[in-house]
Amino acid sequence: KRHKFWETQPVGQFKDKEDTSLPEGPIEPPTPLSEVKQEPYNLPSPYEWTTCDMDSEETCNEVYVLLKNNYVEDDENMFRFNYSKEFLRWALRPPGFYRSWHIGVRAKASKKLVAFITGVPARIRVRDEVVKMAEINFLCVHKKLRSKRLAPVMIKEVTRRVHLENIWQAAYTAGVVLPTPITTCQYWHRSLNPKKLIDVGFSRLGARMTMSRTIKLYKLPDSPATPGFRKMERRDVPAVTRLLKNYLSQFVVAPDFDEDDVEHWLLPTEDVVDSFLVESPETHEITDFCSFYTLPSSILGNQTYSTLKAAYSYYNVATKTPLLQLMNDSLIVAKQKDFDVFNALDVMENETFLKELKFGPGDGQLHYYLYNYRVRQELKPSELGLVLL
Ligand SMILES: CCCCCCCCCCCCCC(=O)CSCCNC(=O)CCNC(=O)[C@H](O)C(C)(C)COP(=O)(O)OP(=O)(O)OC[C@H]1O[C@@H](n2cnc3c(N)ncnc32)[C@H](O)[C@@H]1OP(=O)(O)O
Ligand SMILES: CCOC(=O)c1cnc2ccc(OC)cc2c1SCCC#N
Repeated sequence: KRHKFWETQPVGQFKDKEDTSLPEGPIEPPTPLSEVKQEPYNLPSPYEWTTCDMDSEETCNEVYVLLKNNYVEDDENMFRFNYSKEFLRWALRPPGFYRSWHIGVRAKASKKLVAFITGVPARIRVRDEVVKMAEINFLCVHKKLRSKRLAPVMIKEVTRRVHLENIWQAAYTAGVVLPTPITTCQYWHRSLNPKKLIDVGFSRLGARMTMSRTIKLYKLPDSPATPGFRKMERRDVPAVTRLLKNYLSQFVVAPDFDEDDVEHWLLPTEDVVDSFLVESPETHEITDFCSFYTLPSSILGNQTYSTLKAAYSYYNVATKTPLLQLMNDSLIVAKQKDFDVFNALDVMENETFLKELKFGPGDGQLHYYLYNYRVRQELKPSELGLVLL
């Protein structure tokens, strides 16, 4: 397959896949800032660049509506991600964020927002190197403007603006195969509301299974089992940071979180991110942590339901409580919060609990990529300690 754009980019190329002599690390050196293109890339004449200020209710709503109607759908067009406005504000305003990296394209005549791409700064460790990167996300072109090679222009423009901040690497995921994944992960799904998942056509009644038998199969206790299991609070940030940094150090690729990052990414935010920890009733030591984020999806073409309430496993650390028990408590609180499904990737140590907790494998794959950074050989999902939104 010809990748006319991606073959021009500093990313691992398919032709170099077997060449293990190529060194790990940056593919191209930084450009002197004076040599970075100062002006935006040219768009087709009916369109213009715009910077989307997510603090503006109006602009945030335009972004929300564009994504709600034009962002990622599954292969069977059963679902389309429906990121909420508060989720988008959370995802796009971490410590040190740049408004200039929240890039939109408007039609000059109507001023309608027709495309979007974002970056947020992150410190990502690759083996022993902590690299300042941009996490690229929410690339979206309106359905009516597809296949016009707009995406490469969006990507080059966000790259240019990231370069202007003296950052030369990026991390991103996609459901499509591009040059060249550093690893490929599998989605897994744990039914919490099996009747709804069967009614929408995602799940099917198992052979020799009745609906009531199926509901019983996925039934969960009314409350968590672990003594000392409670919601995370601001006072827990230092302890959770220590726990998480230590835990993530075992993975080949992982975020290098400090307390400010943990406060932003993991402090509970209603309808956005939920996090819990285990505080030992005896010693008051914080020994375990679990979290999931809220990402609803529109259900396409169903008369009864319009929205799927989905929880996505985020970062989990088990040092005293068995991970299996901790994640079962996560499922229990997700069910209490009326989620329909709990999703997880086979990253980190997730594969140790997925089958036992009745997750089923999805048919979608998620490919992870680094821009301008070669990794010696493809990673196993269990070597990855990074969850992108
Ligand atoms: C140092 C800083 C560096 C920062 C930048 C780092 C890199 C960041 C990279 C971005 C990371 C985003 C991560 C992210 O947001 C999470 S992945 C979600 C991407 N968004 C969607 O799937 C939403 C629905 N689809 C669309 O809106 C359009 O189909 C899009 C806009 C996806 C493509 O629009 P289109 O109208 O369908 O297509 P053309 O404009 O005609 O362009 C065709 C070219 O685009 C390549 N393409 C297609 N999908 C892609 C994808 N998901 N990543 C990268 N490239 C993608 C494709 O291979 C081809 O290039 P090739 O000819 O070489 O094969
Ligand atoms: C019921 C299980 O499937 C999903 O939760 C779901 C929901 N919405 C989507 C929207 C776009 C989409 O495009 C790939 C997939 C989904 C999926 S499956 C992959 C995500 C996970 N887990």
